[in-house]
Amino acid sequence: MRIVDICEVTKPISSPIRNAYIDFSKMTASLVAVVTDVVKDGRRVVGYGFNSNGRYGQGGLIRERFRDRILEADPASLMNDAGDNLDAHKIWAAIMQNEKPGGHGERSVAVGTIDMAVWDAISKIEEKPLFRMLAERKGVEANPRVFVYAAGGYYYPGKDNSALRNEMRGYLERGYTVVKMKIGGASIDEDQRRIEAVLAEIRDEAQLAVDANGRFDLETALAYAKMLRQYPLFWYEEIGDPLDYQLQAAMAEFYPGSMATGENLFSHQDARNLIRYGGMRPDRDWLQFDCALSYGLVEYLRTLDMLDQLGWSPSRCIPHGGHQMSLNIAAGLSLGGNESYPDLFQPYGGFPDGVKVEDGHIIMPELPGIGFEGKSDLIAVMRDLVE
Ligand SMILES: O=C([O-])CC(=O)C(=O)O
Ligand SMILES: [Mg+2]
Repeated sequence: MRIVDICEVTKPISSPIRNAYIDFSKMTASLVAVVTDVVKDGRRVVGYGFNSNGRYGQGGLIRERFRDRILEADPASLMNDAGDNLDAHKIWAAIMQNEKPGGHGERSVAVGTIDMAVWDAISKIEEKPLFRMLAERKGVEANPRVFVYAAGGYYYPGKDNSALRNEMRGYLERGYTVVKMKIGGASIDEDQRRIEAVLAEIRDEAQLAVDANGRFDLETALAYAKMLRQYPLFWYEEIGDPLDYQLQAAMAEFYPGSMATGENLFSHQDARNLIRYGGMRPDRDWLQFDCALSYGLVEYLRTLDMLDQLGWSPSRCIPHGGHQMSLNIAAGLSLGGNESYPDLFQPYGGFPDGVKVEDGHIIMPELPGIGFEGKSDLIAVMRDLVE
């Protein structure tokens, strides 16, 4: 059994939306296929992966550096001890040979994308849904019912508060109980009006989370905290620079509600620094590390171990990114839920066809692998790559 090829294509996922930091007019994502020589049901097993929105496609790194490290490794060195499947941890070690520690910029995105495809292939070879395989390996019970929230509320040319309200209404009609909107891309007064418009729309049918995308300095972060704390928000997200742990820690004194951050921390060491120095509170705050941007599930398992050692439950993790990979991790390893972008970044985000959000939760279908084969628009794009 061996990996015979790794293919990458960089695809546009552009849209006219804007958060407080970036617009998505030139956004791209890498789509990766890990092609094996295993045949199941008359079909070659191919694992697929892609990176989450927010970081760009990683074709250069994947094609020039990481692909060859896997293809040039002795195939036996990438197998599990039983010799009946690939081993994601050994493949990860092969990818990361001759890489210095630290500096987790774009490399972690390239590795995370390949790692997603590797886990997809492994769970297809085992003929199990990834979430079932993960739960079994850990010796825990999987829970196929996963909390999901609707992320949107972007700044958009010509979008007024009634369009924002309509957007949020649409999420409620689709079964969501938590919705998220962007802040920090307008004046504080305008953001307050946007927030009040959304709260008037959702009333007690849902809760609202707000996301500043790391925009604020301490002074602005505090001004927003004082404004926001009068509302019953689900969370106040990514307030300051993702690596400014002192700012994050200072916020705990001014903002009694829940805070969330971590989508731009790309290694278990960075995540550990957040826990050590960021003043995050395990009884109410949320961690959004996204394996697709941060060296994949092999690394995310290290992050979960670190959290456990430092007294954090996996149920405080609701990853960024809205992809089925994190849905599987949530269902298999008891995370608190997953992000979802009902109207954005298609066909990559979302759920297999026919999966409906009910009372803010979805039920994972029993599909082998990550479940991409159950999403017809996505698997069509994936199969175009190699099959
Ligand atoms: O707008 C973005 O970059 C995405 C984001 O922060 C999120 O989904 O939380
Ligand atoms: Mg965010």
